Amino acid sequence: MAGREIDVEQEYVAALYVRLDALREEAAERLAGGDRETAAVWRAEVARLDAVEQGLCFGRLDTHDGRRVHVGRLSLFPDQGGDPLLVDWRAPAARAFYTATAAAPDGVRRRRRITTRGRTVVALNDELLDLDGAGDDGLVGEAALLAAVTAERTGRMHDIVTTLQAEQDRIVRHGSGGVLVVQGGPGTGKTAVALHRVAYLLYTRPHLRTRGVLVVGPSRIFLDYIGQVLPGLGENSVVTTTIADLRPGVEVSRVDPPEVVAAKGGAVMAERLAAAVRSRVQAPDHPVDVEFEQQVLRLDPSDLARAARKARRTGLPHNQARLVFQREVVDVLAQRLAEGMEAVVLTDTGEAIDGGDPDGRLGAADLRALAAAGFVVDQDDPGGPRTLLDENDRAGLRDSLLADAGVQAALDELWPALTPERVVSDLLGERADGWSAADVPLLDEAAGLIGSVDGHATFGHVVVDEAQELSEMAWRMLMRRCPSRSMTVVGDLAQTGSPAGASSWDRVLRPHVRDRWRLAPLGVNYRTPAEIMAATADLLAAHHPGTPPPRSVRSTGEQPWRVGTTHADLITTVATLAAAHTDGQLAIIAPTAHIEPLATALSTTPADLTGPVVLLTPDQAKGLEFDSVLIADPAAILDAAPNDLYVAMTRATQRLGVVYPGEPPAVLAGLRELHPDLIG
Ligand SMILES: Nc1ncnc2c1ncn2[C@@H]1O[C@H](COP(=O)(O)OP(=O)(O)OP(=O)(O)O)[C@@H](O)[C@H]1O
Repeated sequence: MAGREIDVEQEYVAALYVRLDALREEAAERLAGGDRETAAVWRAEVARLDAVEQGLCFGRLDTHDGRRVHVGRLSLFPDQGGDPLLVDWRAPAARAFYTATAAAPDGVRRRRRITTRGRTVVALNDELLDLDGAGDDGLVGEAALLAAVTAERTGRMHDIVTTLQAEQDRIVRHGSGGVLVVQGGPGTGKTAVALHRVAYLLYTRPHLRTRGVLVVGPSRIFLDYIGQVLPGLGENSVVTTTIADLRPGVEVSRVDPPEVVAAKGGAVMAERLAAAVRSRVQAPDHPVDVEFEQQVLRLDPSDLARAARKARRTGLPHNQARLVFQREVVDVLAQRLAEGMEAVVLTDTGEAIDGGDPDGRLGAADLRALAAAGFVVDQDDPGGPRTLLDENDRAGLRDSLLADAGVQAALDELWPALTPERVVSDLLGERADGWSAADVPLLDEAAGLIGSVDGHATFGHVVVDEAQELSEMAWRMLMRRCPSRSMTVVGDLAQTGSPAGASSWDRVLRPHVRDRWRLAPLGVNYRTPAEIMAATADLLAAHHPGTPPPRSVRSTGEQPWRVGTTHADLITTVATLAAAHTDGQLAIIAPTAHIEPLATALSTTPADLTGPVVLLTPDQAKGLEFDSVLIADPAAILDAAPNDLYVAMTRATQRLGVVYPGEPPAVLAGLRELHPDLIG
């Protein structure tokens, strides 16, 4: 590339930074000088402008009609207005940067990739679409792509805005209505695509900023791993969480065995919880006596049944319907009380007033007694006072009844106020010495049934990553948070590890959206080299016959290997291999039982992504990637969940080794065997 071209581009890029700095200064001034109301807006603007500092401009399109469009992380306009100096990658004018090929150039003559370090242009890479040919594999900007996918990993995911591929771009820009399911094998960019889609939707549908976007990931480690991507794309307003953390105030401190996870995850639990809540309402077949101010008021079964029916008919959740039930019962009690009062007011000769003469009129003594008891009787009423209490009196009575501890206790007995915790622990019959992750959707379901609104924020769009892991109960929990059912669901059914996870997208989604979901497949693996994917072929064929593995975008020439050891020597063998490792970040993926001894042997903290050697269970490794991966005891992983071994094997961008005690699992027999003597 001619040096002069770089100089021209450098000049242009420098001017973009001048404009960016001016905008930043202005935003900072407004933030400093503004009132509290506008402060949040300007603070967000400062953050947005700061986020685009690295790689502000990364591309240029030259069109056949002589236009030049610089593409970058946001749009910049000249001070005085006019054509944009820089077009946001999400804007329609930038789209051809991702989709134009020699076969379908879309008016583009040249696509230029601009690589910058800090504010300096360090390289240009041009594709002439009328000359180059797009390559048989349809990859866009192959050189830049390969440089990106072979780069050493840092333990944090980065955005792929400069090298997003056409099949990925289509998903990023897909309309937001309904549920979009992105199904693809390991390393096909599902996570990356989902996050870029969030940025795209927030850009094109600003109302989502107020309605909110929720991103659900499989673990806190994973959320940490992807945590920089959206801020790097200028989006700071997205809520990220795991299913276990989605209900505030619930601390997960227990791990359930697999069969319990499976049982708790089934949709039948929703019915059981609903039945449990319903059963808390008593329907006695005998009269219930309620004491109020030393009087006994009787409630007949039919009174109670009628009140319960009325309350249920409202369709309100348990705790709200309870208020309706109470009102109905208190009405009955007030009636009884009024009847009682009419019967117990005494005349001044000590006789009880019982409603007066047969013709319904009260005598003078009766009227005096009533006045003394506080009842105002209209003596001019020709019909006489058939009802002694007016509406105000009755309302007063109802209030006194409701405020009475004895009455409340009786009402609570009949229709108790419930908490989600109480409902779930009663149903599970477990001592509540802590909750497991599988309990969280149950608590949330119970909260919905009883109408407890704590922690029930809703969102305009929900993204679910590693969505194959979600149980039916977890889906119900998510759907409650997404009334619009606008969702991006990304996952791989061949990677399902949870015993309560999905084996069919249709089965998990249909109950909630019927056929309002679309499948968007991804088929190219950008992470795992061909050699490693070939090593997973037997495993994939054994457990998912007919599922094609994703096509690797590159090969490294490095064959995965296996090495045998004994159970007694497993930990030291792994530690020795780890110590000898020098190429980039190494992940050791081992079953839970080996984590502690390995952490001691390697002097490392489990699940810490920042070190050169990262120690993880297969579950924790979900969604992550490393330069090298060493799997310890694959048979144990396979035993627990065959898909977990597939997940573990597909985490490496460069090298894979397997250490097995005893015999190697049959599905790994084809791996090149490393002689134990080769180990230090
Ligand atoms: N277009 C692209 N340009 C550069 N890198 C890419 C591209 N697409 C994907 N990658 C890289 O490939 C790797 C895998 O992507 P990602 O983690 O999104 O895959 P995934 O489908 O979610 O994988 P898994 O199912 O195994 O978790 C990441 O490092 C990502 O940055």
